[in-house]
This record gives sequence, C-alpha cells and structure tokens, in this order.
Amino acid sequence: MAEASTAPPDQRVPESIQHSVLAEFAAGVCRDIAGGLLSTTGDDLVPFLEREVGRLRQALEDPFALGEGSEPRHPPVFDRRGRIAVATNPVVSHRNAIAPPMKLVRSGDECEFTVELPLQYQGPPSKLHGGYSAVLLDEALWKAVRVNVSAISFTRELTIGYERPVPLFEPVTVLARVTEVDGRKTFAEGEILAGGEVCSRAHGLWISPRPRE
Ligand SMILES: CCCCCCCCCCCCCC(=O)SCCNC(=O)CCNC(=O)[C@H](O)C(C)(C)COP(=O)(O)OP(=O)(O)OC[C@H]1O[C@@H](n2cnc3c(N)ncnc32)[C@H](O)[C@@H]1OP(=O)(O)O
Repeated sequence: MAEASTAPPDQRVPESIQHSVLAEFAAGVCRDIAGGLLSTTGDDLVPFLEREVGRLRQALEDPFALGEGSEPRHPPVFDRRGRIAVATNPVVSHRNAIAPPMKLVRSGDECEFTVELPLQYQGPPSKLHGGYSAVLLDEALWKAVRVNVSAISFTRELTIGYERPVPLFEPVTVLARVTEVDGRKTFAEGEILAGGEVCSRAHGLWISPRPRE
C-alpha cells in the first residue's frame, strides 16, 4: 500500500470524497456479485444480477444515497514522490474488489485484524481455502513487521500450520507479532482464530533489501 503523505500545494486532491465512497461501494457490489454467482442458480440468477446492477445504478444516479458525509476507508493518496496512488492491496483495500477486505482493529507490538470470508474463498465446504489462509497471515505478519521496523521488508520465508479449518461466513481474528529483529532480517509469527480457537499458525522471515551502493 502506498505511504500517505501531504499533497503538494500545487496539486489538487485526486478525486472527490464522494467519488472515493462510490468506488468503494462499487467494489463492495463486485464482491457481492462474486459470491452471489456461486450461490445463485437457475431462475434466481437474473433477478439477483438485476438487483445488484440496480444497486450500482442507483448509486450512480444518487451518490448521496450512499450516506451523506460518509468517509471512504481507502481514498487515493499522494505517495512520497507526489504521485497519486490508489490502495491496491488485495487483502485489506476497500477499493479492491478481490480483497475481503480484512480490517485492522489493533496495531502495535501485536497487530489484530478481523475478517469474514464469503463463498468465493471456499476450499472445503464452508471452510476457507488453505492458500487463502496463507494470504491473510502473510499480510498480517507483514503489517506487524511494518509497524515495528522502520525499513520496508518483503516476505522471504513463510511457513503455515493448518490445525483446524477456518470457517467462512463468520468473523475470524488474525493476530501477528514480531519475534526477533536481526539487522535486515525480521522474524514474525501469528495465528488465525475462530471462536477463540487457533485454526492456523504462521511464522516467517521478512528482509529489507540491501541499501543501494
Ligand atoms: C516503495 C515500496 C513500497 C512497498 C509497499 C509494499 C506493500 C506490501 C504489501 C503487503 C505485502 C505482504 C508481503 C508480501 O507479499 S512481499 C512480496 C513477496 N515477497 C517477495 O516478492 C520477496 C522476493 N524476494 C526478494 O526480493 C529477496 O529475496 C529479498 C529482498 C527478500 C532478500 O534479498 P537479499 O538478496 O537482500 O537477501 P538474501 O536472500 O540473500 O538473504 C539475506 C540474509 O538472510 C538469510 N536468510 C535467508 N533465508 C533465511 C532463513 N530462512 N532463515 C534465516 N536466515 C535466512 C540469508 O542467508 C542472508 O544472510 P546473510 O548472508 O546476509 O548473513
């Protein structure tokens, strides 16, 4: 995700707040369509699609129906070089239709996220696809590293243990923390929990690139 910074004085805000709200709403409709296409069949399919397209059309005609004064969660920002950057992150960005999105609820020595996964993330029936558990944990552990280590780091190793299936359609918690910092290397660990029980565990290594010569 781009690092937020103050916009240079000679540049305008990249888009109005209402357009950012609209873009995030549209991403939400896309998510609902993605899930609905997997659970809606036969004669129900066309009315389902009409309903979803209708929600989008109504929002386009009357953006204030989305809630006057509502704030976008991830509006475009200016990066360090003053360029407009959309938050593309495929796990947390409200603007990215393939992100669930996972929400950061606590940040510090330990980072805590919450997320509810719909049908498009299914592996076994009503359970999360294992590869997607790794995606959630990679993001959460990376965030813990980002919050606690000043240099940007990239995932070098990630090991996942699958102890119980992660349920779909209910809130799950993802926890992450740094365990050791050794020069450019940062080690972190974390878990996915459902109903207070650990479903998956992860540990891994994040490395910040060597400074340029
Ligand atoms: C402007 C930027 C904005 C960025 C925004 C980001 C948004 C991200 C969004 C969220 C994204 C979520 C996250 C994502 O998805 S991040 C994306 C997925 N990750 C990647 O694409 C990373 C690909 N890999 C690399 O680019 C390089 O390998 C990096 C830069 C990571 C390191 O390459 P470099 O060549 O520098 O290092 P090295 O490989 O020689 O190793 C260095 C040292 O480490 C030691 N070592 C290795 N393995 C182990 C081990 N298992 N236990 C103990 N030690 C180990 C090794 O022996 C060596 O030791 P020494 O010889 O120094 O003593």
